[in-house]
Amino acid sequence: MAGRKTEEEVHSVSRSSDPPGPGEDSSSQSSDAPYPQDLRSVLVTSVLNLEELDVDLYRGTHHWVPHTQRLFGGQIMGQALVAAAKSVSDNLYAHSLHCYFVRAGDPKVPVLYQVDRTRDGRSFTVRSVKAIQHGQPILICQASFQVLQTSPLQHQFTMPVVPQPEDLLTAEELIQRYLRYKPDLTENAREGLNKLLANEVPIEIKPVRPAHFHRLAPAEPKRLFWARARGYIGEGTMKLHCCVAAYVSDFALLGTVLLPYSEYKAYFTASLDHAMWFHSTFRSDEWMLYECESPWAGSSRGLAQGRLWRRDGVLAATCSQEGVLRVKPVTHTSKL
Ligand SMILES: CC(C)(COP(=O)(O)OP(=O)(O)OC[C@H]1O[C@@H](n2cnc3c(N)ncnc32)[C@H](O)[C@@H]1OP(=O)(O)O)[C@@H](O)C(=O)NCCC(=O)NCCSC(=O)CCC(=O)O
Repeated sequence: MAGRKTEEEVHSVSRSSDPPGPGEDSSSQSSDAPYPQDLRSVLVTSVLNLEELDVDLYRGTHHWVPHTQRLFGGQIMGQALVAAAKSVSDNLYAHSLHCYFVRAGDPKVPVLYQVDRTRDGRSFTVRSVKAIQHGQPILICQASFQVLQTSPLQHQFTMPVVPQPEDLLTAEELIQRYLRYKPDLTENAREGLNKLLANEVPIEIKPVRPAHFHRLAPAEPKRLFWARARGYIGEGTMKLHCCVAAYVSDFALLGTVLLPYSEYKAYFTASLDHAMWFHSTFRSDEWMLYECESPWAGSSRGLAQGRLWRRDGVLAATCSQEGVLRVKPVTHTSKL
């Protein structure tokens, strides 16, 4: 049986010095290897590949559905942005979107996306998209596009200094380690972690401080992780990469609000709204640093803000999201 390790040891063992665990192939490719082109991201082959039903009317299907059995907000936003982008010309680039999640998405039926061509201007073009299920809106979204314009006004914050993705473990690798080095986990916890491993989330994550990411100890409401779409996308178009980034940006952002409260367990969380601004070109199938923080929580709601950084330090996008979070105290049950 593997010896018990401290939290820090479980998370900090470097990849290269670590012997393969049971069922692991020591010759397996590093998870940092670029994806071969035949391993196309399911985000582009399926999730964001909408079916055109009529002019400005599209249908989207689901890939991964969270354990809450409500549709993932990022999927609905990403698909709404795809629908909006289809009605604007190639010389326009998405620069922002503003969404309200007004009803839970039903994973049993597809989502319809109805686009309203709100305005076409010389520089800016606005689209409104309604995502509909059972005849009712589940999301309302405004997306704005701009022609490329240069300006002497140009600044950005500086990217935080963090370990590179090659020196960190993926969320799955961390869970496998946790299962191996924590033989005293309750059956419930073990089952929960195995379910997480079985998830087919089309996003790859590398937490910078895993103990904080997984809420193993109370921490200030800030977290950093590297993220990229799973699978190959390639150069594609900036519109496509923005849609993928909209999908990715909803992942683990709201959970930042809960980081100081390890004595509470959330029994209901859902994003209420999400805004996003795109600042520069990027590849969503390449590692980007997601810097998340929550400046405020109250009234069963929490605000979370995120910055997506390109590896070379360029600020790619900024997000803001408010969510409803209902919690109850954690009760410590017997391990027997
Ligand atoms: C946020 C809500 C739920 C609106 O809440 P409302 O309270 O107005 O709606 P409702 O239908 O009346 O209630 C919904 C559920 O909350 C309960 N409820 C309502 N008020 C309550 C209160 N004060 N205390 C305790 N429970 C309460 C209701 O009984 C009901 O439970 P029962 O259902 O048991 O009857 C809705 O707008 C919504 O679902 N929007 C969609 C949110 C969403 O799907 N976002 C994207 C996915 S979230 C996501 O992707 C985030 C990713 C991540 O987590 O990282």
